[in-house]
Amino acid sequence: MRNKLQGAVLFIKRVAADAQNRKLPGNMATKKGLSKGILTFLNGRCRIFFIFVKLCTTCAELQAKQRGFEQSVVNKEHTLIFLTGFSGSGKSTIGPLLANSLGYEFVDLDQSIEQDTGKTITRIFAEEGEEFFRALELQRLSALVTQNNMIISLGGGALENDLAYALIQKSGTLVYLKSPSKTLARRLCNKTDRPLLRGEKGRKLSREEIEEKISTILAKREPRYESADITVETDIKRIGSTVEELTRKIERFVRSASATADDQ
Ligand SMILES: Nc1ncnc2c1ncn2[C@@H]1O[C@H](COP(=O)(O)OP(=O)(O)O)[C@@H](O)[C@H]1O
Ligand SMILES: O=C(O)C1=C[C@@H](OP(=O)(O)O)[C@@H](O)[C@H](O)C1
Ligand SMILES: [Mg+2]
Repeated sequence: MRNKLQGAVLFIKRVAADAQNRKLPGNMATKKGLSKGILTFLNGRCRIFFIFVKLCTTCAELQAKQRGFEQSVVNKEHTLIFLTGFSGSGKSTIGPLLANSLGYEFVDLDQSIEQDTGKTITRIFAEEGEEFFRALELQRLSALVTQNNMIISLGGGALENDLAYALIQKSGTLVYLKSPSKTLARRLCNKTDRPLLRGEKGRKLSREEIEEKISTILAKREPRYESADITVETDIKRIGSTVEELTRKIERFVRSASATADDQ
C-alpha cells in the first residue's frame, strides 16, 4: 500500500514536470497560424493545469506521510508490556520483579505521574478530580509507547479512557493480573492510597463495603481487562510463582508474535 502511494506520488510529479514544460513553442504557433493571444491563452491553461497537478501532488504526499505514521504505530512492538488489573491485583509489586526476571526496564505509571506532578495520586484526585487524572495517565502513556523491552504497571483504571486503551492495544502486549474481589478487598482494606475505594468525603470503608465497591467497578471494567493478550490469576499464587509464570508466558508470546510478524 505504501509503495503504491509512493508510486502514485512519483507518477503525479512526472506529469507535473511534463505539464510545466508543455508550453507551445513560439515558432510552431506561428507555423500553425496561431495568434499571440491564443498562444498566451493556451499557456495560461497549461499553468492552471500545472497548479492543479501540484495540488494533487501535495495531497498525495500528505497521504503517504500519514500512512507512514499510521504504519509505525500499528507495527506493534510486543516487548512493551502493560500490566493491567484491578487495584491490589499486584501490578506495582510484580512489575519490577518481572522486569528484573526478563531483563526489561520498568515504569510504574502512577509513580511516574507522582514524580512529574510532585503530587500524590490521592491529592490529584482530591484537588483536580478523576477526569484530570485520566488525562495525565494518557499524557504519560503517549510519551512511553515508543519504548520496548519495558514493563509498564498501569493504574487499575487506565483502560477506562478509550484513547489510552486504543494506544495500549496498538503499542504492545497487554497482561491481565486477575483476582476475585474478596482477595482484592483483603489486600486493600488497610491501604490509604486508593481514593476510589473511599466513601464520601474520604471516609474509610469497612472491608465488606470495599468488597462491594470493588465488585461493582470490576464488573464494569472486566471486558477490557479480559481482552488482554495474556491473563494470569494472582489469587492463591505466591508472588514468586506469578513472576515465573508470567516470564514464561511473555517470552512465549513475544516469540510467537514476532515469528508471525516475520511471516507476513
Ligand atoms: N499473591 C499475591 N500477588 C500479588 N500481590 C500480593 C499477593 N499477596 C499479597 N499481595 C499484596 O497485595 C498488594 C498488591 O498491591 P499493588 O502491588 O500495589 O497492586 P496494584 O498496583 O495492582 O494496585 C501488595 O501489598 C502485595 O504485597
Ligand atoms: O482503579 C483505579 O481507577 C485507580 C487505581 C490506582 O492504581 P492501582 O491499580 O495501582 O492501585 C491509581 O491509578 C488510582 O488510584 C486510580
Ligand atoms: Mg499500582
